[in-house]
Amino acid sequence: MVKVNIGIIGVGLVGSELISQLTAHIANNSSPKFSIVALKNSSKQLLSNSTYTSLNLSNWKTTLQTQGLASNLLTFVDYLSNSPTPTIIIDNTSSSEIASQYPLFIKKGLHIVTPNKKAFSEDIEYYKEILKEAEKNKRYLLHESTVGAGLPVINTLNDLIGTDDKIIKIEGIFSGTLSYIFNEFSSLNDDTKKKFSEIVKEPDPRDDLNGLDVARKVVILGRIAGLDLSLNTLPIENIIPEPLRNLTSSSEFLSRLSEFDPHFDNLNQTAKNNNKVLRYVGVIDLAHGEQSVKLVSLPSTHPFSSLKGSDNIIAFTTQRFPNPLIIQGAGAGAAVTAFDL
Ligand SMILES: NC(=O)C1=CN([C@@H]2O[C@H](COP(=O)(O)OP(=O)(O)OC[C@H]3O[C@@H](n4cnc5c(N)ncnc54)[C@H](OP(=O)(O)O)[C@@H]3O)[C@@H](O)[C@H]2O)C=CC1
Ligand SMILES: N[C@@H](CC=O)C(=O)O
Ligand code: NA
Repeated sequence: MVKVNIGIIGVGLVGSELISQLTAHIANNSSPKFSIVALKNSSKQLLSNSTYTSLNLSNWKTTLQTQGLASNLLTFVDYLSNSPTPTIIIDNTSSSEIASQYPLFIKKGLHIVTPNKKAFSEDIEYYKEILKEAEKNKRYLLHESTVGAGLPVINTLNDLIGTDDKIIKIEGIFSGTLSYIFNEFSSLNDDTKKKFSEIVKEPDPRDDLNGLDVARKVVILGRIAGLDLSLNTLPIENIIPEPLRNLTSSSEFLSRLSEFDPHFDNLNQTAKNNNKVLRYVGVIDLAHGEQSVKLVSLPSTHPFSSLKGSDNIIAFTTQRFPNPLIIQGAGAGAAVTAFDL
């Protein structure tokens, strides 16, 4: 069996978890399928030797810090590209700079796997170019965990399209963070009465609250479904109160959010009065050519209303599935993202 070599860029929450999962797989298998031969973050990198033996990862954080060389993407990529066996580069960053180098990675013979949404949701011409390069060079460019973390969202959509089903609508709760916030804040049978600002305790939830994270996921799915969607033209509801939008400090943002609790209480109460709950939803309506990313009120009987924790839910309405095919489960968090890389 040919062993696959892996180079990991980005060793934060998801990257660290990926290293744990892969090292456990390697330790538990007499003939493991993978070797991790290179690691890097934004300042340091570790490369294995010229025979591509697996790095010793027992104490990799300290090793990277103390023995790592200065980070250099070209050296990193060249090292991987000289590997005699198939090699995957896993981009666990949210960096546009790294995402802009995918054509280089592919030309150097590397396969790409990534949860980084940038390459798939920004410039459409660039997106088309990387798909073309991957196809031309017969390299994998896999990004299932860009939408719904490890939930099989992109694979399902590709499967439906690849078998000639007609996609009518894709709608969902695509942000684990916003799912958690509104599941806690807006429910018809809650007695907790927590304030919006008390629930929003993420280190920096602003890319979720401003709608951009959900918008990226909507663009990614829309493009796979054949639409030329762009973040610039998609209507995106930013639910960050206007006076807090330009704050640079995350802690100031979190501490001032309570000033706007009455605003969110009003929205919640209006929904409740109509037997509804608040949910932040992304919609790609292919039948009507409409897309939206916004806060909506949904009746208590709607499948999105009974979501728990930080689960995502994605409903595909298609010719074959007029009653939507629904995928639901944890859609954020390192463990449920890393396993699908
Ligand atoms: N966390 C989650 O639940 C989910 C995350 N994702 C996606 O996974 C990706 C990783 O997320 P997460 O692990 O939470 O992020 P973190 O911020 O925890 O980690 C990011 C890592 O990327 C490194 N990095 C950033 N820029 C560069 C660069 N230019 N060159 C090399 N390394 C770089 C950072 O290094 P340094 O520390 O040195 O800056 C760090 O190691 C993101 O794209 C995110 O959107 C997707 C689904 C769910
Ligand atoms: N911020 C995202 C995680 C990455 O996609 C979420 O909360 O779902
Ligand atoms: Na997914």
